[in-house]
Amino acid sequence: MAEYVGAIDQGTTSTRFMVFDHAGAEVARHQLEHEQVLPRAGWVEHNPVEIWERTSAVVQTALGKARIDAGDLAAVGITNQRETTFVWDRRTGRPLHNAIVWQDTRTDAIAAALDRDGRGDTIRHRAGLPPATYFAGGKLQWILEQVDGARKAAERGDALFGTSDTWLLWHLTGGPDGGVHVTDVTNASRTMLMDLETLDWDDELLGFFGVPREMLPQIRESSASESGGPFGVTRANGPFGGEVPLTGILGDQQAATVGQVCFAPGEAKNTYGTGNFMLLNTGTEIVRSKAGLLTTPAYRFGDEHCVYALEGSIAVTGSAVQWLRDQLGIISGAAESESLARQVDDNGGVYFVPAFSGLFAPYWRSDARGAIVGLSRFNTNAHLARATLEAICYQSRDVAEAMCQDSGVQLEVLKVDGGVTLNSLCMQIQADVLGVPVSRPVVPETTALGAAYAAGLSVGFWRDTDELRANWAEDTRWEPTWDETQREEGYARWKKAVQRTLDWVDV
Ligand SMILES: Nc1ncnc2c1ncn2[C@@H]1O[C@H](COP(=O)(O)OP(=O)(O)O)[C@@H](O)[C@H]1O
Ligand SMILES: O=P(O)(O)OC[C@H](O)CO
Repeated sequence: MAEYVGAIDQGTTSTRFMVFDHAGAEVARHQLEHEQVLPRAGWVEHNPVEIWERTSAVVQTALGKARIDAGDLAAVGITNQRETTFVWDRRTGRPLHNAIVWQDTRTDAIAAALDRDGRGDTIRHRAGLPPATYFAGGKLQWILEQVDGARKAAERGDALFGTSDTWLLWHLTGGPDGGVHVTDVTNASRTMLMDLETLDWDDELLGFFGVPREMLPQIRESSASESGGPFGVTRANGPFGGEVPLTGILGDQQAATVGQVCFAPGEAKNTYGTGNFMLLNTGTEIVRSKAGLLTTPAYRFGDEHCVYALEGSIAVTGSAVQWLRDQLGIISGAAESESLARQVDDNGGVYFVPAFSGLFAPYWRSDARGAIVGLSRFNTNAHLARATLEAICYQSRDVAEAMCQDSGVQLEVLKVDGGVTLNSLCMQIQADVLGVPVSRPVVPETTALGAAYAAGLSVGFWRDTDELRANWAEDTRWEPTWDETQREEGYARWKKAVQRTLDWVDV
């Protein structure tokens, strides 16, 4: 009997493979970064071949570290950066273009046009997304229009589209030699091409972007159903060196929601990485946001009804800390943001709104740009470091307020994960700014764990979600310390600072 489940986590900056046991504890991992290709201001690309090669390498190395082989794995799941758009030739496996990353803003004009001629409201209602450069549909349209021969190849069914889950699963199951072309509902929902109710590609939405259906993957559940069988089986001559059923696929933020066992309506998690992504489980009900959030599938396990979530996506949080390090050079490592910010008791009147690529949720303003306001001669690097951590927390409060408006849910506790949660001061500020406790689990790798859970549930490695719940345990909790006046005065100032960033760029 196989004792482990594996998970590939293909993220924005790196790819890792992790092995978990039945208790959800980590057995082994290996991780490799890949190049961020930045050909022009606002453009962000990844090399698909590099991502496939790095994935193969991390799988082989992690299996070696754990001294296990394919036969020890009951199943494998894939979780991935969402929206990042891959197009390749099914006959050769050759990419038609570099992958266009979720942060890339080259499709500004495509996104703006959608709202000028009324298509935007149809997308909002049917796909649950506000038209924005963030999502895959516009990126795919750009490739079809700009890459020689792409549209003809797509119409012939020779050019395939996918997010990185689909690209990797296709390779793992044989590539040009019979590779399986599938994705799951959570990834498909990030394209502006999927109908949230039917959970299928929608012809009218495909027409908006001129996308031929022939190039699209089959949309499957997130945890393979018994009737449908595994999404595919790893080929024996691939990185696993044997046949393992691939039975879980989840976009990374949905995977973290599963890894944090947010299975009941009203439960939420916030992941703090390059950006922040807060998801609130709304059960089987589709809640259409009036407050600037996304409506998205959270997961669909087997033949069960799809469970939905409201999502607040924030583009710049941990990457603002990287900016302090790489562009300003005021810290030498991300962790130093905490010691520097601790040199002062408060922000000294400084507010930093890191709207580097406009503002995502709940504002969706591509005309915004970053601003540091409230400066006086008194201020130092330490105030700026503190303001950066506060910005992470205030952006999350904006999203939490929108969630309350849309769902009526008042958070009782916020479950957190991701790189920034290593910053204890930032988590304390988060509890203060929200006025609710913040809780971090023992296993911080909730994204990979969620994908492992989806894969393991499918093959009976875990019986049900109750068994998964029992694996979750709190590591650290931060309790609010600010009084109501301090909290609301700080937040009012933040809202004022946000206003200063708007209407800066002529889109
Ligand atoms: N101690 C820290 N304080 C503040 N930010 C941190 C700290 N450690 C890491 N980070 C930030 O966390 C981010 C990386 O987190 P991670 O969860 O690995 O993100 P991703 O999955 O988006 O690559 C980076 O943007 C980094 O700046
Ligand atoms: O790879 P991450 O963790 O930066 O997550 C990226 C998100 O999926 C973008 O929507």
